[in-house]
This record gives sequence, C-alpha cells and structure tokens, in this order.
Amino acid sequence: MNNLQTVETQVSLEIYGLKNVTAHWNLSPEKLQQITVDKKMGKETKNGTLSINTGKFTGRSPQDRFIVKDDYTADKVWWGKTNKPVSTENFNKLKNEVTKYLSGKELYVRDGYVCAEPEFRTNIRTVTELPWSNLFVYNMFLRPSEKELENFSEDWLILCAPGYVCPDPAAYGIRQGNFSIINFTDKIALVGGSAYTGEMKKGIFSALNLILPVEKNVLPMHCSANVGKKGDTAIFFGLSGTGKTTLSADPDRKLIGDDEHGWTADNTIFNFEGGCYAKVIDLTEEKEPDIFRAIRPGALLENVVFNADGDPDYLDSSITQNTRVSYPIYHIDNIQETLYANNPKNIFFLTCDAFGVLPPVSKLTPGQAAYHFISGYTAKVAGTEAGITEPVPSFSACFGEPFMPLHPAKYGEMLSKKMQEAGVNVWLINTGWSAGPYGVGSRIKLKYTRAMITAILNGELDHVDYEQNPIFGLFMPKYCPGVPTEMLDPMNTWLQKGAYIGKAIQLAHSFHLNFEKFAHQATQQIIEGGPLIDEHHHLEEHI
Ligand SMILES: Nc1ncnc2c1ncn2[C@@H]1O[C@H](COP(=O)(O)OP(=O)(O)O)[C@@H](O)[C@H]1O
Ligand SMILES: C=C(OP(=O)(O)O)C(=O)O
Ligand SMILES: [Mn+2]
Repeated sequence: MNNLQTVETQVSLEIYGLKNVTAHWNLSPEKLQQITVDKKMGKETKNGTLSINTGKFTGRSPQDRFIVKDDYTADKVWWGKTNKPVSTENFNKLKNEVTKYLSGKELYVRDGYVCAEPEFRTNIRTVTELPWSNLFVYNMFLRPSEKELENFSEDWLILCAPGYVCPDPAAYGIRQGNFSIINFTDKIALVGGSAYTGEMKKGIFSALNLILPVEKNVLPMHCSANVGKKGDTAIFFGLSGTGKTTLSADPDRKLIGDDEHGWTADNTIFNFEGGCYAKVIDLTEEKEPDIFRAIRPGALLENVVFNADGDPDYLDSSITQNTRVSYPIYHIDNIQETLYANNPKNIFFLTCDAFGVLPPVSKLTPGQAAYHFISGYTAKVAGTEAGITEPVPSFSACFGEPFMPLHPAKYGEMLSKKMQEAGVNVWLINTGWSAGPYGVGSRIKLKYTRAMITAILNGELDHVDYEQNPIFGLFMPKYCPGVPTEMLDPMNTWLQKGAYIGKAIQLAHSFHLNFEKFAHQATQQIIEGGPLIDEHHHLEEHI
C-alpha cells in the first residue's frame, strides 16, 4: 500500500495558486472511502464497495473539451469540431477562477504516473475537490512506491473542480459552465463543472496522444491488451461500449490493460494506466466473472441504483446507461505484472454494428485494416424508447477521435507501418447485432464473440476456408469452433436476403460518405479496402 500520511501542506500548494487549503496527500483508498461516506457523498454496497453519483454529468462532454492554442500546439493539432482551441489568455483567466474557487477548501492530492514502460513514465499530480475523485485517480493511474513518492515531482498537473461552474462562459471562450482543457505548454489539465471521473483519465490520454507520437515515436492507441501463455500479445481497438474492457478480461490470458496503450519503436505494447474502468450495465457474475469479482472494497462504483436489500441493481439504467466501476488492475487475477509486453500477433477492431449487417468475424487485408482504422465505425441503437429501432452509424477516426489531437492520417500511417513490420493479423469483430434466428434485434452473445476470439488466438482460423462478403469485401471464415456456422455469414441470419442487402448497402454508403474527407490522403490500396458496393451498383452479379 502507498504512503498513508496526511500532511498539511498549505505552503507547497501555493505554487499552483491554491491558498489556505487543507491538503490531504496520497490518502489510502480506505481513508478516502471513509471520508466520502462520512461526508455523505457516497455509500457502501453489501460487500463494502464505495458507490457514488457523479451528478449532472454521467459521461464525458466532448463538446466542452478544449486545447490551448499556442506556439506548441498551433501547427500540430488537427483543429476542428473535436479539437477546439482556447487562447492562453482565456485559459489563464479560467485557471485563476478555478484556483480561487479551490482556495480555502479541504483538497485531496494524489501523486501517480502514467505509462508503465519505464522509459515513458510521466508523473501526474492530481488535485481534486472531492475525495472520491481522488480514489478514482488512485485506481486508474499507476501507483508509485513510497520511495518514489518521497522525491516526486510532477510532469503534468490535473486540477479537478466539479463544483466550479463558469458563470460567464462566453467571456472565457468556452461553450458552457463545464469544461475540460488541456494546456501542453504549462502541462495542466483543467476540469471544471463536471464530476464525471472519465474526464481526468481521458484528458491525460489526449495529452499523451500528442506528446508520444510527436516527441517519442510511440503510437498511442485507444485499445485494450492482453497476452497469452506463449507471450502472444493481442490488442483490441474499439469505441466506447464495443467490448475492449469485457473481452480483454480473459482468465486464460494476462491482462495488460483495458483502454489506453502505447506501441513503441522497440516493439513493446505498454499500458498507460494502472486500472480499469468497466461498464456495469446488465453485469452478471455468470457472463463477466472477472469484472464482477473486481467490484470489492477499493473499487469505485458510479451511478448505479441500489435495490431494496442494499446491493447494486446492475439492470437499472435509470440514472444512466453508462454505469461504471473503476478498480486497480490487481483486482483482476490474471495480469501481466509489468503492464507491458511484446508486439501483438493479433489486432482486433471491435465494432458494435447495430444494423446487424457486418459479419461477426472477418479477416482484414492490409488495405482493409487501414481503411477500417481510419473509419472507426460503430453504431448505436437510436434510443431506448419503444418502437425506435433505427440505429445511428457513428464514425470516429482511429476508434478514438475525441481523444486524438493529431490528424487521423498520422496515427493511421504509424499503425500501418507497425502492422507491416510486425506481420500481425487484423480482424474485424462485430460485437453488435445479428439479425436472424440468433436473435432478431438482440446482440451477438458474448459467449460467441469470446469463442471467435479464442479460436483466432489459438490459430484455429488460420486454416479454414473464407468467403468474401459481396458488399463489404470482408473475408468471413466458413467455420469457427464454438460458433453456429450459419451465423458467420450475416446474410443467413436475415429472414430475407433482399432485406439484408438493402441494409448492408445503406451502411456501405455511409462508409463511403464518411471516407470522402480522408480519400485525398489515402493510397489506392486503402481506398480499395472499403466496402465494394454502394447504392449505385447492382448486386446480382455478385451473388
Ligand atoms: N458480444 C459481445 N461482445 C462484447 N461485449 C458485449 C457483447 N454483448 C454484450 N456486451 C456488453 O457490451 C458492453 C461492452 O462494454 P465495454 O467492454 O466496457 O466496452 P469498452 O471498454 O470498449 O467501452 C459490456 O456491458 C458487455 O457486457
Ligand atoms: C471511459 C471512457 O472510455 P470507454 O467507454 O472506451 O471505456 C469514456 O469514453 O469516457
Ligand atoms: Mn472500457
């Protein structure tokens, strides 16, 4: 366990403009939990796990994420809807307001670091207004030893002030009262007006996503990672909710991390973080035993509803669909202690296709791999209201556009090169819907997705026959152990072929439309990696 001291350090926090504060440094998880409960900011489940509500924000607010535009960032960042600029002057004004707000308060300081590979280690000092925000940071970042804490000096500072809501956003160049701003020159992540803990972890992720490729020749990736008994690493890219955390927790493989990794020039995959942040909606011990059992004292539940006997009701989404738990990675039994490993042998792109038209598993050519990485497709069911079933396609470059300060082509080029050098296999896994006898309107069963991944990792799909999907051009295995053969070709799962084709062409068209903005930078090989057909073509000749 870490440094358990509670030191009054009003003096040292003054360097950040925080005056007359009572600072609690590096409190133990137990202590933070106790304080949270004592202050009636949270309560404990029957097994003693702390559960809190994050308030108005139960998810990130990407429209309120800004980057300070200055000499360092101006020519590097891909400015636009995702990476919105704010001036140095406005940042300083806002930071002053935040530090004024935090001054005189009881605050929680946490010294930790990110990047498990020692060469890239980056120290992060986090100052939080709320005790449980500090527990989140303890869980999610890497934990220095006591010795390391004695001589700690930070590379980056996070100031997290959920209670500060900016009264006059227009005067500071921001959109509304809450904000999440990254300043690369001062190395500060400033969070105000939102208590959603994910803002802190994704703020630092966004910072690393610029620094590592630009300064260290490391490819940062929004992916999970694990490693098998033979040292065979696998990584799983995917947008929120596609299965990174779920599928990387595999008792037969050592977990490296569930969300953010770097791929170095020396052929290493390393975790940025020291914990996991899992979705708990509909969680059951039977379906996801490792995650379920990680929810024990030390973990932090967010926005779950309790049932009458004092336990979380994971089926209840009345606060949000995005119910979460964070826990230190050692709450999972089988982990890679160093949190890094060798080059991957297999890369999975996870997509949750709510249209039910992408094959559940397909093998990608290098051109297709680059095309799908740049596209970053997933789809969501439109709403939870009865009768609304039309999904919304969503494209997020590099499977993580909200966190990527550089142009997607930069990450795409690095990944293509690394995939080639490593001779890695790339697979597209649809963890979404399958529209036929295996579940009209229901998601592909987790046990089937797991079976597909296990078969791939065991090399069992290396020698089976493949057939090409006529619309997407993807190569679908004709056989996969543990999976009903009929479901491998999505056309079979639809009651009518024509209905499948119509829907698939509609999605193919969305792919083409989205890719237009990247086409001028893409090679012929990558463009040919896209869907074969769109609405202007006739299919008869292909079927
Ligand atoms: N076939 C499937 N594959 C992966 N996840 C599935 C599947 N079916 C349902 N799920 C659920 O989808 C969610 C995936 O979320 P998660 O693993 O946290 O995604 P991410 O880490 O990519 O944000 C989990 O709640 C999981 O139980
Ligand atoms: C924590 C997040 O990531 P993910 O859903 O990918 O786990 C998030 O998007 O806020
Ligand atoms: Mn996740």
